[in-house]
Amino acid sequence: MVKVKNKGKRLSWKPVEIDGSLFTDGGCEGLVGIEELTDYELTEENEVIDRNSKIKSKKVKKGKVDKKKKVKVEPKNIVKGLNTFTVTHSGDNCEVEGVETVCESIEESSGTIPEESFYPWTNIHVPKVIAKSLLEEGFTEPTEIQSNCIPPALKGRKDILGAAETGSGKTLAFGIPILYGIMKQKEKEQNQDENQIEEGDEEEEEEEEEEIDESADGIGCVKVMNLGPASRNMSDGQCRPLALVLTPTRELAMQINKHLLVAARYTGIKVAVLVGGMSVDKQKRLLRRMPEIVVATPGRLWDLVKTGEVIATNVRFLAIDEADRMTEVNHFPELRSLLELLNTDQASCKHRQNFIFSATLTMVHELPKHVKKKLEKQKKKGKITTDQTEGKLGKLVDLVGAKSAKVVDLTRREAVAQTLTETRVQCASPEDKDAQLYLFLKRNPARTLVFCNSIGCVKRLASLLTILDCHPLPLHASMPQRQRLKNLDRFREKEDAVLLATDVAARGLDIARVAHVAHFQVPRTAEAYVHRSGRTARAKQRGLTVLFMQPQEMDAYRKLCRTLGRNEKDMDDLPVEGELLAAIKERIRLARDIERLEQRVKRDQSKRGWLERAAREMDMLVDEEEVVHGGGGEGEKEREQLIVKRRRLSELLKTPIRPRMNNLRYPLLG
Ligand SMILES: Nc1ncnc2c1ncn2[C@@H]1O[C@H](COP(=O)(O)OP(=O)(O)OP(=O)(O)O)[C@@H](O)[C@H]1O
Repeated sequence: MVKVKNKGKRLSWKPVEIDGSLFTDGGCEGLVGIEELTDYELTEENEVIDRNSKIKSKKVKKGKVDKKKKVKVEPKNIVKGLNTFTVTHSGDNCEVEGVETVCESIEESSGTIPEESFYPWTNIHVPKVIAKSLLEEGFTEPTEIQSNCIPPALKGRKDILGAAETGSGKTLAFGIPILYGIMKQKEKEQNQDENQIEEGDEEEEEEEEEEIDESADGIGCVKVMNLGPASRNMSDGQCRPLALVLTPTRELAMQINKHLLVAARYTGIKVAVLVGGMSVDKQKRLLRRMPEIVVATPGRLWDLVKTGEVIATNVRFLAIDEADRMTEVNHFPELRSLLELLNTDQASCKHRQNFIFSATLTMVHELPKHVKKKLEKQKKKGKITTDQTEGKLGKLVDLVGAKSAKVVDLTRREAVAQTLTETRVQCASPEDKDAQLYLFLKRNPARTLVFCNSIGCVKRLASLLTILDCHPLPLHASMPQRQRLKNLDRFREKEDAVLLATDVAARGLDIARVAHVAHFQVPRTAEAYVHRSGRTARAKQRGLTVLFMQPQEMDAYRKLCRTLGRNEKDMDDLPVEGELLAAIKERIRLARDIERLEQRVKRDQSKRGWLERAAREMDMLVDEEEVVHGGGGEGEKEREQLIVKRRRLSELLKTPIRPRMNNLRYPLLG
């Protein structure tokens, strides 16, 4: 039993830092935070004296103890002098058993980080509770886009349209204002709650000595808090997030979730991620924890909104990352439905703060001549007044319902990151292109992302490079989600891994030390080129892109240059080692043959398997020769060819690719 001795003043509570993962790992359903009593003295074992005593919780009742509800709080790990706690619970009964350590508050614990280190963040109004985790991540100061977006978003509560180069820290440029806004919102609601409680507790205020009910919300100097509308709505089992962050791809949603969790580490704010391809039941369980922030792809979120699992009418903060992609016509119909729903209630629309971000938000496209002429005529007649840039942004603003938005455009004329070196390789034929890519990968072993325009191309190249022992990791939309994530993890783990992807990996993915990005085909849009290239040269690191192009792709290349405002010759040619190229030609020819033969054999096998099954089902006799050897003839010959070619290739692959004189350095790699 814990006794609080007070002297007629208010009890003063402060938040306890809890390991952020506690809220996301399923450890504590419904738990929003823990507070500790700040001003007290331990007079004897388990006895707490509050110096400012005024018991303000309605749940603090004299002599009433519910032995069932115990809360167990134990130190989990010490982070730079900070005690964090695990809280175990079972169902509705949160169990707390004894308080081993009274932890420090954020303010006190900031002692481990020199006070002046906080300045770059606090100077732009970022609260210490967020700045602390940023500093622990090594983020000593805001990036340019963060310095430009955070103050107007925090203090002016402005909607923000943010454009800056890839890898410049846009996620936190909207993530920090969202966390700040939720903290403020919760603070406001807590104050309202306390005022109401205080009004009802006039009588108890006079008491000299109170016992804290263990069953109430914790024990002794610790209380478990259920704050804000999210937790209040637990009873109806529906999640009413305060913030929605929408992204075009599942992997990006997961990454943003991670970034937000880091920044929210000491805030007690919970984040959940909802994406397609993952178990709906698991996501429903996540929602039952009442996260304040939901990061999602539009399709899955819309499904859960339709079934009433997520109520989107209470959304106070909306972020759309990669907004230009998200709002492309016909791309995400669910997003339009969501936005329509969000915007139905004018009042909540007015209270919502919107963030619209992308590296290519303000990119202008060169229009075909006939369209340009038509537009000019219309402009002269006064039928249209906006230019194309305003058109793109204007459409987004209208769609999202952003009002008085502040546009922060830090994109450079070149559109790509300043630390990026761009090169191209002109290939004479498809076979030459395969050879040039293989040679590049072999001669420059480093973490490399190779982009293709189609799933078919990824599949073929994946087979070819596997045959050539390059161990590529494919990633495309028709792969099972589990495999997609596995391949991404493998890519992250291995320093010289090669990821072969479609544009599903082009936007937003933040993987450390990606040294090279290869465009195996000229991308269809300038935006795709910018975002693909942006997987390297992130956060001021250097990086290299190589655009592999054949004569047939010249038109696409010219269009790309026009949109990027460049001359065709602006891009340097990557030096090619002709001697080595000639030396590997046989490998490539063999690998291409093997790939084709393997495809044919596979097709034959599946056709035979189907015939065999059909024959058995119809109780027909099957020719054994037909089944075992595929009818002899062609099939048999192909298999023999395959064996011979594989043997020859494996001989060739044993020889390392080395130039006679190792004098070539790709000059631009630094
Ligand atoms: N203030 C900071 N100081 C140092 N690094 C930071 C800071 N803010 C973010 N970063 C890091 O910079 C990297 C890029 O950030 P982020 O993914 O937000 O970029 P982005 O601008 O959204 O890129 P993209 O346009 O490709 O989506 C991340 O690894 C992130 O952790």
